[in-house]
Amino acid sequence: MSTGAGAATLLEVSGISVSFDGFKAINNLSFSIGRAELRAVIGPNGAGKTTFMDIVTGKTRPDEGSVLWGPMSTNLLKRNEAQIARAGIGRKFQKPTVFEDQSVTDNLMMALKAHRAPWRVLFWRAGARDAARVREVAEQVGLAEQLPRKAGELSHGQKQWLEIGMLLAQEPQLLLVDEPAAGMTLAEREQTTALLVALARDHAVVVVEHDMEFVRRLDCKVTVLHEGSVLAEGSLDHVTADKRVIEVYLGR
Ligand SMILES: Nc1ncnc2c1ncn2[C@@H]1O[C@H](COP(=O)(O)OP(=O)(O)OP(=O)(O)O)[C@@H](O)[C@H]1O
Repeated sequence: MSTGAGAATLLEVSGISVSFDGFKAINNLSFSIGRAELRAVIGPNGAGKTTFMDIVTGKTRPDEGSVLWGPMSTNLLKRNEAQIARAGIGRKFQKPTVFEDQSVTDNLMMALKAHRAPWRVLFWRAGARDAARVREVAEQVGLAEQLPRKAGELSHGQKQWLEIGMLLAQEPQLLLVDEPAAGMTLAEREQTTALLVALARDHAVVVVEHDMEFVRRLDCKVTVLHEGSVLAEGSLDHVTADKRVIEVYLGR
């Protein structure tokens, strides 16, 4: 059996468990994702979705198991949160945390700057290359027209896209995105689906989502978590036909 992450696999999580005061929030969970793959992670409240992401990003340490990253199978459990972010794992929380008083351009510039190693930030000046990169990211997330506007004037959906843009400025290989469609209008949700699908052409993208309709539109492999473990995995049709999944969602 291979212990490495392998060529096509970007992240390989094996047999992780973590307990809080004796309660097993994550229980022997294994998960892997490829370099260019979109994955939806679903599961009822308390299934362990947030804790799983906390472990991948280094916020929480598992009691057992391994988290391997990239072609060299780097052991992420030996890295701190900042090192893991720099290694290429970006996380977007549900609530947008953009700087409302700053322009879209400045928000993206700050994200570029934050990505630099601390000693380089000391000598940092926004140059032509950074300006080009900001424009490129804004186009990617559909905000090119909004660059001069204050982030506080954007719609809820646009703020979410700006935050995805701020993640992209940090050039992650894996994006962990928590409930991106929450509170969005139908048109914004459709644009968000298109954005995530496009990003997954050259990134690994994990979307934690409660909204099944949104998951259906993502049209990707789904991992169902329950009581800290993977309950089912496969297409949405496959997992929603699984008796145990139906029981977990409807049987209470
Ligand atoms: N720091 C902590 N201390 C104690 N218990 C915790 C802690 N973090 C999480 N838990 C518990 O672990 C379980 C898993 O929580 P988690 O937040 O990961 O679930 P979730 O799937 O993200 O749920 P939701 O969909 O409601 O956000 C829950 O029962 C939660 O109460």
